[in-house]
Amino acid sequence: MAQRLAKHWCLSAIRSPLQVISFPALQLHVSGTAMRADQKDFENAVTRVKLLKDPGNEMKLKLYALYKQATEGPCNVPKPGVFNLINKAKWDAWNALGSLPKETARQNYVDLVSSLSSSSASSSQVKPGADKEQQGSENLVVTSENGITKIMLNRPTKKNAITTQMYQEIILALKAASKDDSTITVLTGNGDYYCSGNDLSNFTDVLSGEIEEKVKSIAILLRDFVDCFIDFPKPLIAVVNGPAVGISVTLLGLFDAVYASDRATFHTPFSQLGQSPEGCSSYIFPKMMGPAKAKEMLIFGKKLTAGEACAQGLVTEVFPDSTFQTEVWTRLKAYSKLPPNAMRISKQIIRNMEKEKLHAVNAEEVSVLQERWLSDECINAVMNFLSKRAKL
Ligand SMILES: CCCCCC/C=C/C(=O)SCCNC(=O)CCNC(=O)[C@H](O)C(C)(C)COP(=O)(O)OP(=O)(O)OC[C@H]1O[C@@H](n2cnc3c(N)ncnc32)[C@H](O)[C@@H]1OP(=O)(O)O
Repeated sequence: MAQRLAKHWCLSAIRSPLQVISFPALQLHVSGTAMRADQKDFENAVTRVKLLKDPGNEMKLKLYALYKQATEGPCNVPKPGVFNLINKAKWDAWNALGSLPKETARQNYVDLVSSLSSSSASSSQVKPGADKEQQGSENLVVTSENGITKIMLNRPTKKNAITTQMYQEIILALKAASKDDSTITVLTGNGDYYCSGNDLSNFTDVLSGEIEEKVKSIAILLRDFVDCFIDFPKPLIAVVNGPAVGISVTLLGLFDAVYASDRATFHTPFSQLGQSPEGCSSYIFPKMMGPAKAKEMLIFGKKLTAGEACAQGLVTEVFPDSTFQTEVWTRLKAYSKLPPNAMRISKQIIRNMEKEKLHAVNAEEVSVLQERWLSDECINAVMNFLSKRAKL
């Protein structure tokens, strides 16, 4: 568990004195409605910064100083002693901002995080208009060829469980795909699983302290993630190469076509995990399959075969596993040659009728989940999985 925690630079193990620079909590107390938009941008930036790769000590100090200036104003604490290297470096950085107004510091912080996010994205994401394979990050491979952008979950040894870093990368990949030259976008998995859902070790931070802040940052990430699927403007197709669990199932209701291998299963064990549905499934599933079948999945965690999921309207078509890849990609290549604007507009007409509702459902589901994640039921289920690697 310690190793997993160390992956995030904001919590990284101490290797040199400056590496213990950590970032202040998400405890922001700006009042007044006029400041709301800025405040939200700032809060989002504070969340996003925790998901970035280590930007180096110099940049961490800049971020630290801007954060302190934005939340507390000019440096107002005594200078640490000369041997207190870390705190002195932090104090120097904050003090150097002089009387910079809080609002300017807040804006500079947001701009700096944006520039760091886009530079880390540009090193791992497909470039708009690319017409050949591009390397994504280790766990998410993004390629664009012949009018199809393929986003592949690539963590087969962990059944493609989605880490917080991967949520962030998928958001960036979808944003890039919405602007690139491709006609359609595909999400799929590498290995025997499509995806085992949320990586349950995403919650180790929650178990390790600073609970409320961690839960809040996970909630913002989840909401942004699902919003991206709601707003995605081009045809989005899921190529479900194997079993799907949790969020990878609920999101399917937001895709335009779902092709599944007959090896695939569809499982949403939310109650078993002390959690509740997300991905707009609490709204889409009952509409799609009727309340009785939706509740069997979302409340009781009934696992569906690919055939059953197809009968319920969650899957568009099922293919024998032996011919799955060939048949599906032949079909997708044909679809990618259809007039792109016509496809976008048709999708828009269908989605626009529900878009506002879907965003509201997403917000509500995330707010309920935020409470669930703090419940004993959820904490015990996650601890149980992480300690015993219990199977559901
Ligand atoms: C921004 C955050 C938003 C949160 C949104 C809310 C999302 C909710 C969900 O998605 S809920 C669903 C969560 N997923 C699960 O509960 C699945 C848990 N995994 C399992 O039950 C099983 O691993 C399995 C049925 C998927 C596969 O079983 P099996 O074929 O026997 O393989 P292993 O169990 O040996 O798995 C291999 C390896 O992968 C690790 N792993 C699999 N799934 C996850 C996961 N979801 N999170 C973390 N790790 C996972 C597993 O522990 C093994 O690791 P190891 O080899 O032991 O190191």
